[in-house]
Amino acid sequence: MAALTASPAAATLAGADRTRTMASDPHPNDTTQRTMLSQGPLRPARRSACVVVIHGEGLGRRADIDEAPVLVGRSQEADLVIAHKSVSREHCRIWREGDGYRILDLGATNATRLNDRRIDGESALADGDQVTVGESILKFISQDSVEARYHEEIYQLATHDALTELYNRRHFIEMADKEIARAMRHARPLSLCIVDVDLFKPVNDRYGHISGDEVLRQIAALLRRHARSDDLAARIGGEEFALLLPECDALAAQAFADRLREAVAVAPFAPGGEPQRITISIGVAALATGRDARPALMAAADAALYRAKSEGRNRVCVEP
Ligand SMILES: Nc1nc2c(ncn2[C@@H]2O[C@H](COP(=O)(O)OP(=O)(O)OP(=O)(O)O)[C@@H](O)[C@H]2O)c(=O)[nH]1
Repeated sequence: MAALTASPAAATLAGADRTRTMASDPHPNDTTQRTMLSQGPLRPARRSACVVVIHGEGLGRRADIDEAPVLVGRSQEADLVIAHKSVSREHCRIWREGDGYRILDLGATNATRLNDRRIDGESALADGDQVTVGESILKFISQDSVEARYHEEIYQLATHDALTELYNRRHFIEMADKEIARAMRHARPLSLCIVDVDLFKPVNDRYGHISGDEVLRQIAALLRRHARSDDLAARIGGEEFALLLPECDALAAQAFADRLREAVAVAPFAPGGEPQRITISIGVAALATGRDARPALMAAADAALYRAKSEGRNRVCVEP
């Protein structure tokens, strides 16, 4: 639903408090209930400059240009990854300098082009400039604007699951590939948890899909509450979630998963208004020799999840 725009005179309250009597009412004897306009859904914070892929591989992907320079390239370690053969591993760099922004071609095989002209080394960037990187085109947006918000909303839609607002599977896979590459390069620990709701079909069958959806939303909220800011939480299937935990070895991941399992087991679910115990099973796997890429890591966590299910559910199993 579109957010309501409050007039300057209308006070605003959080969404849950739409109707209440004003505490600082200038007419204390007036008992009229006044409707307070909510701020509507949370808006993304004001953005700094960013580059958005507007054509070709990586369409919709965005990188903000804050303090750190942004590396654009095919490498999984780039800040804006464009996984296409026409793009060099390290293609170009964009950064803020004083009040302006600059771009540098990093000797890419297909030289970076700015508004269809080859960049001669380094160049200044202006709002709306188009940067051609291999066969993809990026747009530079220098400030908060309607267009920047449009791209932000498109990006949210493309990367998040509508039901739970966690990352969706596609985005999780992209981010996980990057995180795993980084962890391997720096020899850092990293673990993956795959979470599956136990006996969810009977919940749907008994209370209906809408109540089932509410249960999924509640579980997603618990995942979010337990995850650290660096963790990646996603809904990767109907009643399946994934959590990627950087800087976390198998032992720490197991402890984390067990806390999450317990939190779900004691949470007050009430599908169809009827109190119901819901549990989850979790498979955990850590990066290891021979398990150094995302498909192998996911397969290992899946195998552990399968064991957790077959050993009776509501448990955490770790793949050795
Ligand atoms: N409400 C709702 N249900 C979903 C959604 N996606 C998948 N499901 C349901 O999730 C259920 C998964 O059931 P199963 O795969 O048989 O597994 P289960 O009953 O959870 O049993 P175990 O996994 O073996 O513990 C099915 O009933 C699906 O219809 C969704 O988005 N919303």
